[in-house]
Amino acid sequence: MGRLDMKTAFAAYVKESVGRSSASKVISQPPHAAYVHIPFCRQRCHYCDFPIVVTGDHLEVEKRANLHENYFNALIREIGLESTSGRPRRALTSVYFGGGTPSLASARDISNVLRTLDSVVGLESNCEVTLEMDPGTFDLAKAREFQSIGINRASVGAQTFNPELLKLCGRAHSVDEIYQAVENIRSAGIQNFSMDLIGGLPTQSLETFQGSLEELIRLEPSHLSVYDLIIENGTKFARLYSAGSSPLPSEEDTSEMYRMASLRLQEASYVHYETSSFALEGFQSAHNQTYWRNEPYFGFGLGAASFLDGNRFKRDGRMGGYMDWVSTASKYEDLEMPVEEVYTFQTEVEEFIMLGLRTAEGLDFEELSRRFDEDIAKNVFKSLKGQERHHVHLEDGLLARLTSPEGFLVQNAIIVDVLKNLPF
Ligand SMILES: C[S@+](CC[C@H](N)C(=O)[O-])C[C@H]1O[C@@H](n2cnc3c(N)ncnc32)[C@H](O)[C@@H]1O
Ligand SMILES: C[S@@+](CC[C@H](N)C(=O)[O-])C[C@H]1O[C@@H](n2cnc3c(N)ncnc32)[C@H](O)[C@@H]1O
Ligand code: SF4
Repeated sequence: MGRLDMKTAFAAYVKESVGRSSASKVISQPPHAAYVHIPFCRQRCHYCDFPIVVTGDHLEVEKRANLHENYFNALIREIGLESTSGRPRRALTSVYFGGGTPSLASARDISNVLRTLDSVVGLESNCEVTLEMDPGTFDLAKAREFQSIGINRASVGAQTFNPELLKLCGRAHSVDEIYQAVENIRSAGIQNFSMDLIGGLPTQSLETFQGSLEELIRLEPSHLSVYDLIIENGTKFARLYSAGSSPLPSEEDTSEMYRMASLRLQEASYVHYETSSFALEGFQSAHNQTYWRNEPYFGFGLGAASFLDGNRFKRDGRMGGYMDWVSTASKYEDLEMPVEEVYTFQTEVEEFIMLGLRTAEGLDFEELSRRFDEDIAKNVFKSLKGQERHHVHLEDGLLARLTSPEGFLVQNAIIVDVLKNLPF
């Protein structure tokens, strides 16, 4: 069984749903992270099922400008409504502009969002502010603008350095544009940047994957994410390929790509701090760690997920639905959150265990006991003790960690075994 996929890493927003969880003893702490979704893309990549709106060259400039204007107005309005929630405040330690393609937006629009967040919630002076910047969507001048409004971290979706594979994925940029993007980000003074790579793409061989990995290392990003391709329903890839068969690489080959990435990146001084994430020491992403530690966070915009006061909400992923939802509210209380699946005690416990075992920090038994139940913590410890020789490292009975890369590779099987033994 392979390791858990990219979306499980961000399980909180993947759950198509979300509801009220009163069962856990989560000590309510004010959120200190905010996710802001910017949904515009030039095209839809062939593997992607994220909530986006295609605003490519087929749209007149004026129409595109209108779409941006209306969307940012809604976003600012939604953030503004938060000021009427009466929630206790804590200054934000991270803001993440994800997408879609946030770098298609103007620095002025992004700056307005940041200023609104600052006045409604507050930004810590050393807040990590990430913007996803896709190759081919910005030049040096625009990168400088982003830097000047407070963007101090960039996330660049390279995916692969193989020109044929970029084309096959329906990416709108070339390999040269990846290098150009990195050069512009650096020259603009954004030294902290992350890059994404995907393994398991159709026709991808171990050699092509290794070639991309080496190119990535040469560019010396401070952070890296390596994902396994997921064939999502409704995508072009789902129509063309079926999981587990050619031209998709075999499971042995995708495991080998992951092993290769992990070993080679650790050799190049990156810390393997989460199943899919690697960072130079000190450059672990503050924002993503909020998710993995099961801490609360704000979410704003199309399809964005939030986790507030123990409640998880995922906003509408359709533009019309989202815009109506925001425009009809005049205070926070009017924002009715769609509840499709109730988050139960059981799902909370399972998520806590899954997220903990994804990280190098590990699963903390004391925290498990404090949040949920001592018997559950004992039960999980017992299951993991039984697997100690199989890539599970137990530290003084306090923490459980999976080894890298072998433990992460069999993570699914380990977690299934732990969940199976829970008394639910
Ligand atoms: C999985 S990638 C991670 C990017 C990068 N590798 C990193 O580690 O910083 C981030 C994407 O996840 C999605 N995402 C993250 N947080 C979200 C949230 N709270 N609600 C909805 N989508 C979210 C967005 O589509 C965003 O572009
Ligand atoms: C939602 S995208 C947004 C960032 C940006 N627009 C881009 O394409 O790079 C965030 C990351 O999710 C990953 N991703 C998206 N769909 C995926 C899939 N089906 N399988 C694996 N990774 C995927 C990609 O590595 C991508 O960089
Ligand atoms: S650019 Fe990113 S968000 Fe947009 S369609 Fe492609 S993968 Fe999805």
